Amino acid sequence: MNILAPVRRDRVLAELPQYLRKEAALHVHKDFHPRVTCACQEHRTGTVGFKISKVIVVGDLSVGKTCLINRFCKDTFDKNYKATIGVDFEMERFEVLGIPFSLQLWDTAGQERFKCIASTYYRGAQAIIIVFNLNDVASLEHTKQWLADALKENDPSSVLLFLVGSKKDLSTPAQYVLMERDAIKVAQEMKAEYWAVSSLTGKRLSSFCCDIPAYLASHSYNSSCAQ
Ligand SMILES: Nc1nc2c(ncn2[C@@H]2O[C@H](COP(=O)(O)OP(=O)(O)OP(=O)(O)O)[C@@H](O)[C@H]2O)c(=O)[nH]1
Ligand SMILES: [Mg+2]
Repeated sequence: MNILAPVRRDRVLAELPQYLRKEAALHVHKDFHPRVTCACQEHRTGTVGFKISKVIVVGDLSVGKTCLINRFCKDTFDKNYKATIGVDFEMERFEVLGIPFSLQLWDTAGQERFKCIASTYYRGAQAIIIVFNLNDVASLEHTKQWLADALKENDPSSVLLFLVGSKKDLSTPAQYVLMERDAIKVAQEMKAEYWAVSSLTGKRLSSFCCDIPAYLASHSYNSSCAQ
């Protein structure tokens, strides 16, 4: 007996969401590889790797990691800052090309004093989201250290990276243009996909968050179908 509720309509993905910037995108094709589509239509996806992916969210304190997850998973926003102590965890279900696909989202603490608890949860991630505040250049500079720490516990050759600028609602267009130029440079160095979002308005959050399972699924389907 299936006791799970159906997947929410906006979590049903039939194609890859569009990237934000082509210069800092992990994939530039609009659709899944034809071999993948074919395998899914013929229900030959049994050998495809993971259908649950672990995603860790790291970055400086107060950059907005928790708000980002709360906006996406619960459609809520809290303007009061409550530091994450250690880690929090959310599970989000999707359907990618008709195949159930779940994300485990691990929200980690940015405060230095909680970092050693949080880092014990880094291991085994299929994707790392490194968050910085679009209005705080230091938080962008620190993303390299966050990534280095997260990669110590993961396989750098297989983990997918997303560099996410938060609090876009607080930047003027002129400030944003300058920050985006630097952020794209950092994303290219890291080989990460770049996104800019606002958890207050929710703008682009859904596209970004749906991009993660879509890309993880296409990545794992593509490699397994190619064998
Ligand atoms: N204006 C605006 N404020 C935001 C946004 N996202 C987060 N904030 C605010 O920024 C503060 C910190 O947000 P959190 O999500 O708790 O930050 P965090 O990165 O989880 O912090 P730690 O758990 O300490 O690592 C809160 O006061 C939020 O309301 C946003 O998109 N726009
Ligand atoms: Mg937090």
